[in-house]
Amino acid sequence: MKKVVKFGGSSLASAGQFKKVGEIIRADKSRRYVIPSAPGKRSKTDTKVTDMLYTCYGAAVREKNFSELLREIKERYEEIIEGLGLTLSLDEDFEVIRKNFGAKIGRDYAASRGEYLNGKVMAAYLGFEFIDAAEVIKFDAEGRFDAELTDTLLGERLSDTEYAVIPGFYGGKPDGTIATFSRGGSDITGSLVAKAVSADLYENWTDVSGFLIADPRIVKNPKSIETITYKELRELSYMGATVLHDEAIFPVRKVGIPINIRNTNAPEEKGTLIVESTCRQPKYTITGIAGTDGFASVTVEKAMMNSEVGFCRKVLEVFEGNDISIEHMPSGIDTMTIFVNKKDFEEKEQKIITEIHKAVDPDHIELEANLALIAIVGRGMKATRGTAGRIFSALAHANINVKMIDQGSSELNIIVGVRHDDFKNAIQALYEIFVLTQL
Ligand SMILES: Nc1ncnc2c1ncn2[C@@H]1O[C@H](COP(=O)(O)OP(=O)(O)O)[C@@H](O)[C@H]1O
Ligand SMILES: N[C@@H](CC(=O)OP(=O)(O)O)C(=O)O
Repeated sequence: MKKVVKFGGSSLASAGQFKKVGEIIRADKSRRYVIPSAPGKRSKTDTKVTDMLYTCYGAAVREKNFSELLREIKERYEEIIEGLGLTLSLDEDFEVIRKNFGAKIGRDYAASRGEYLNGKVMAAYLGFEFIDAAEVIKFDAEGRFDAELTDTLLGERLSDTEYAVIPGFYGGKPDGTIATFSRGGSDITGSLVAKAVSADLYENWTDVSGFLIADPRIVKNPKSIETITYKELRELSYMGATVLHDEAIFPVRKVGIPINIRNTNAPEEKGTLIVESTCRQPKYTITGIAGTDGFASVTVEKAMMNSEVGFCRKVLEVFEGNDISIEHMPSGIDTMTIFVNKKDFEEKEQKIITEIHKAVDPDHIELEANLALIAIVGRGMKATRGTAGRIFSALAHANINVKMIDQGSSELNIIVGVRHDDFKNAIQALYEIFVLTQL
């Protein structure tokens, strides 16, 4: 039995948290490969070490004095080392970091030091071998992740290493410089290691008892999900359920390794098991609800649009030509609506409108900003009638205007668009109808 265990920043924010992690790892000999994140927040108002590093490096780039900021980061680690009673010194590492920041060697390098240093502390604490992720997680010269090379290198390096710590979030480029995944990317490292060593299980330890039906920052004490499929999880993570990075699913999914989301602060709980497929029906019609804010919509209207061959393609080409990716595209008889990320769209807005006019000569174009999309996801929806009706009724009762509704062809999800101001109330209302009252 071989398990890969990833611990998020919240699980490693202090010496006290490290001790809980140590107990978890020592309780099961098959927990052989450990992927730590950088220390996270110790309290709601605290700052993650990764964010401290970005700020510190920002000062270095602006030629400001960054010694004080770097000292604060060093103190975070020293507090942990002292609390664990280790004799480890990071003086030399911090000297190298100070020099490299002064030489402005890169923002990714800066951010990666959070995981690098935490990996060293973790290896010393557990007595495991430390493997620098730069040696085994590989990016190409343009900074694109190289899956094949990584899989080979990880497989080779770990084949004769029984117990190791491999820091998450970053890897190396061919010229020896560092690249990182996007934020939350330690989840991806864990998944890559699990695939490379053909693990039996990938445990992802965080500060919640598994994947919850809704975001706990919006819904009070949401129930947790026992079993969820990769497909459902992908929909929920993509739509903003941040427990697991949405790209972390692919490597393990390919080879059918289940992921278990567990709570470092409540290790006795079973958490959520993420599997390829399951006969277990979810307790409720829906498996989960997730949403993201910050969308804009572009509605293009033209009479008889449906009979105009190539209409949609021409509109979409305008977005493609402006390098804007499309999130959703519900359509009517004489209208099509394109949902885009507001931030990306804003600066190119007028250019895109002019180009759509040129491309298809519409009767009217309407823009709407400050929209949120909410995904209601569940494998159980296929076998249940009236789900869309219940969604409408819940939102109508909560006085929320539905701007858009889009049912995925797999019948796995329904996406609704609402105004930014209604976002949280909508999630609450959906949770109530599907989970609390089950009306
Ligand atoms: N559906 C959900 N279920 C559980 N947690 C969620 C959900 N949606 C959002 N979250 C948030 O995700 C957090 C865990 O992810 P993250 O902050 O990346 O943890 P870590 O530091 O352990 O990697 C939780 O504390 C919770 O606030
Ligand atoms: N430390 C990085 C990578 C990461 O995965 O962190 P966490 O596991 O705390 O989400 C970040 O803050 O983005």
